[in-house]
Amino acid sequence: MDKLVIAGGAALRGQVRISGAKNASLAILCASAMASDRVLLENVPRINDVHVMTEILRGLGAKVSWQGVDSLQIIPAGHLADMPPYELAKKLRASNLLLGPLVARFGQAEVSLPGGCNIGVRPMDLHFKGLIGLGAELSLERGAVKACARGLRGTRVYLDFPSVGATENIMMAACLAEGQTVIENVAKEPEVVDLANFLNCLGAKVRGAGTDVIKVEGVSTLGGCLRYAVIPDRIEAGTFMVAAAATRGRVTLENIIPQHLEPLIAKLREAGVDIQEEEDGVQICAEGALKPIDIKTMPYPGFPTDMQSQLMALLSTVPGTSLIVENIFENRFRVADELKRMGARIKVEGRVAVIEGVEKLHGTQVRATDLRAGAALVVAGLMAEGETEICNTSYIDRGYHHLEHKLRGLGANIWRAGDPETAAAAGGH
Ligand SMILES: CC(=O)N[C@H]1[C@@H](OP(=O)(O)OP(=O)(O)OC[C@H]2O[C@@H](n3ccc(=O)[nH]c3=O)[C@H](O)[C@@H]2O)O[C@H](CO)[C@@H](O)[C@@H]1O
Ligand SMILES: C=C(OP(=O)(O)O)C(=O)O
Repeated sequence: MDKLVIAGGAALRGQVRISGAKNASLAILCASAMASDRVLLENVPRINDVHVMTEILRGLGAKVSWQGVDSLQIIPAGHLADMPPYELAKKLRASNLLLGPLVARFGQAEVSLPGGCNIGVRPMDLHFKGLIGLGAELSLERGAVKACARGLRGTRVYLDFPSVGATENIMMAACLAEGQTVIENVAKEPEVVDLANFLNCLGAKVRGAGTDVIKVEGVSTLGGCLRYAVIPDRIEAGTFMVAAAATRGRVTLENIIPQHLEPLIAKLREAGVDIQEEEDGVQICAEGALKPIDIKTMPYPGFPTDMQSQLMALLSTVPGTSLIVENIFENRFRVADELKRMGARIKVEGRVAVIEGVEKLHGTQVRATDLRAGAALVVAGLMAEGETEICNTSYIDRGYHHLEHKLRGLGANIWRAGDPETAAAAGGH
């Protein structure tokens, strides 16, 4: 059932609850490998990436169990039972975030060079620079990074680019290093701040997360955490906002932090979408005509690369010329070819895409080439005339919990091919 089918044309209406953030949950799960006592995480999304990460943690020797709908208990192992196997590590990018925690806590780590979505080259040189600075010895053997250290020591690291993963890996390792570590030009994404808050809940001393400089005072051990709630997923929320705008609908999102969505909210308002912010929700209304806009992806608080493809789908039916510049991942325009199969007029040249809005997209068979490309095709399918069949949906399942159920709750006609129950519920074949 690796196929989603959408009968397009229904305007989305109603309320939807947003799940916990994929990228915060994955980093926090890696950090829990450094805890020495029980950890209880709340608001964790039951998505495939989280399932893979919990399998990896079990392989390392931890006991991991779901407690209710979205709470996850982790009882960490006192010693390292095994290294993350390639078969699991290759399934998700965030497995590389175990390198720092494992070498800091156990003095050794071996992590396969990660897989995940094919959205760019994605080197790890900045992660390595930081870990070497902390005193780890690294070597590359048969597609895996090996790290060993006899005690890490605080250091000063300057990141040439504010990489989310490098900031997280170095920040985690520094928690158990001797003395102070100063990391400059760090990523300021909300998920980095969430990870720092979780580390502090374990007893770490991290300051400055959310600014350009993070300072970590090393401690000798990290304890457990009685209860920590992961932040809401700003990219899932953004995807629903764009889907609401694309279908010219009216939707209320619950369980979000509007401040994390400011770059997207600003751009959607510029396009003519009416957005009302509340304390932990937003209302989106896009019943009028929309205007073309220009977008440049940037590190937070710039426009997120993880929302770029969904915006491209939306803009493909907005009259006039829109421009997108992708500054983070060079392969994130592959979705343009799929959107063109649906009738979109998009010209890609290097890191720039020029979109001429067409009146309508037409449903056809398309293929998700990565997670957010898959989400973009769902947005396109929702507004297209006729039926859209999206294959390779395992990409979508990496990062969206119950996407089709949530969309059906808003009135969309979407179902899994070959699943009679959901097809009937959606009024499909
Ligand atoms: C699991 C997770 O949290 N994934 C997110 C994380 O990915 P990830 O942490 O992989 O993204 P980074 O912020 O590290 O990458 C940003 C840019 O830095 C470059 N780079 C990165 C590391 C390095 O050592 N050297 C280097 O050159 C990358 O090639 C890329 O061009 O942040 C991205 C940027 O917001 C998001 O799209 C991903 O959803
Ligand atoms: C690129 C993404 O994820 P990952 O870094 O896990 O591949 C994403 O969430 O859009």
